[in-house]
Formats: sequence, structure tokens, C-alpha cells
Amino acid sequence: MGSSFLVTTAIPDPGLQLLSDAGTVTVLPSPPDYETLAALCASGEYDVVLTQLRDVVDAPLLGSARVKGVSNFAVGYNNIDVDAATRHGILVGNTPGVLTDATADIAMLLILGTARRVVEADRLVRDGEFHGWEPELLLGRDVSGAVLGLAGFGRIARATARRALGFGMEILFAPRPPGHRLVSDEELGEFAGKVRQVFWDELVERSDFLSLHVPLNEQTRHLVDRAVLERMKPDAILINTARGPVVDEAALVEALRDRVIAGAGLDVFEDEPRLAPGLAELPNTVLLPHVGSATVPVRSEMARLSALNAVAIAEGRTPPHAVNTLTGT
Ligand SMILES: O=CC(=O)O
Repeated sequence: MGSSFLVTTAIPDPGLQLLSDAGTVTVLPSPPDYETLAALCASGEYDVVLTQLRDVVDAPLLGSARVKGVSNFAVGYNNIDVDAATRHGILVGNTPGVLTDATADIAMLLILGTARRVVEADRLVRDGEFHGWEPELLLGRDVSGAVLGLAGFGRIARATARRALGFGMEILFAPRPPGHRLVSDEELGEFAGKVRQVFWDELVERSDFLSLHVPLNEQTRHLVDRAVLERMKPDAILINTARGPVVDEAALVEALRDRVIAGAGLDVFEDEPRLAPGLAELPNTVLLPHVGSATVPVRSEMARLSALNAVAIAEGRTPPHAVNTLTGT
């Protein structure tokens, strides 16, 4: 008998095909609420559940779950309590690598879009307010020569650095702030001599654009709070393509309103899909609906990887990308 898969939200080709080649697939008609997902996972009917970022897979759910694995359709897995999964002998898969460039493109787009006021400019044209070339219409700021500060220096931060170097930016980074292991010159590889490693405080104070590339965990939740925003340059712009809760969004709205910093480019929000009150009304922001990985080829690769992870876990093989290992189970 083949394996049995629960898919909380339909995924693109070839994901569902790979799953159905390996067994029975149940795709839920709409995203499940927490109780529904917990009950389905506890039913014993499924070998692996294929989840989305909005599916909360916490310790109580995992405690009652009768599944071999959870395959997340994302590189981030802050929606899953991985320690609890490990304790209960449940493997967790994710989809790293395939979305690195697409997400770095969105970081660069937000840098350019905030610098050159693209949302305001687009609105002006659509509103019929473009009356011809003017010397002082919608003046923005230069990206070339500006300091880009990268919080974190993993795959997506490096891909962003690669792009930003092409735009003539000066690049600083702080590895996984606050206060994490420094990156050796050897590990810098292609970036040796091109980017400079600094401590978190210097990164905050020197960046013209501060771009966040850290995973969400207890160390990084509200990493950017009012105190950090106040230490940024008054003309600095905050870019977030990582996870919303890394920023205290209410404090950000206040800081943008009070001109403590100049702008923000956000692809992620603290309580998606809700926005902090006031955020949508601020002109000095570019707001995207969490589309870092949203290209046709990337979503298809994510579907392939998450399905391969699910099938491998169901069949008792090592998945291509697991974020935990089970020893002694
Ligand atoms: O945010 C998207 C992801 O983690 O893949």
C-alpha cells in the first residue's frame, strides 16, 4: 500500500503529481484552522502533512499527531516547533536554496523602490497628476554609494549583496545579530575584500538601507524595536524580506510617522495578513504581500522539493532537506 499525504493547501506542479505517484493525496479545499489541522494530524490517516507558513504546528499539535513528518512549503519554518517535532520522532522538511535569488531580487526591488519612491510615482501617474517633466518631481535618493547593512549573512543576504555590489553600494553585514559567531575571511569566499563585517550596533548606526535576513526565533523576535529605530540614521530605510515579527511593527509605524527613519520596504508583516494600524496610510513605504519567492519556476521548485521531502519521509528514507534529525528513534 502506498503512503498517505495530507496537503493543507494545493501546491503547484509537479508537487501534487509526485505525491500521487507515491500514494494517496488529500488536498484540503481551504486552509485549515488550528483545531482542524490538529485533528487531521491526530487521526492516524496520514504519513506526512505538507504545510504552509500560516499553518501553526506547535508542541500540543505535534504531541497528539500520528504522522512521520511535516514538510513545509517554505525555507523558513518558524511556524513549526522543531524541537517538539524531534522529541516526538517527527521529521521536518523545508525548501532551501531554490528561492534564494528570487527573494534577493525582492530585497533589491524594495531598496530601489523605496529609494526612488516608486509607489508614490506610480500613483501620481494613475491619478492623472503627471503634468510633464519637472526638475523637482518626486526626488529620491541614490542607491549607488549608499551603505547597505545586512542583518545576517546567509544565502539570501549574500545573494542580495551580490546584486547590491552591482549597483555600487557599500556593504556591511552583521552575522545573525545580536552577537553571533563572526564569519571568518575564508567563509567570506567571493565577498572577501568586498563587504565588511561589523557588530550589530555599528550596522544599525551606519546603514542607509538596513536589510533583514535573519530567521525568526526567540533571539530575533522584535530585533528591530523602537530603541533600534532611534539609533538608525534619520534618512535610513528599513527593508524586511525575512519575517514580520523580526520588527516591532507598531514601533515602526510610529518611527515612520515621526520621521525617526525615512522609509520602509516590507514584504512581510508581523501578523499577516493584517497590517499594523496606520502602516498602509504612510507614503514612505513600499508594501508587498509576502511574494519573495513568488515566481513560476521558484514555486514549482518549492513544490518539487517539498513533495520529495514528504515522499522520502513517508518511505522512511532521508529527505533531501530536513531541518532536524532523529537520533535513537
Ligand atoms: O517566506 C517564505 C519562505 O520561508 O519560503
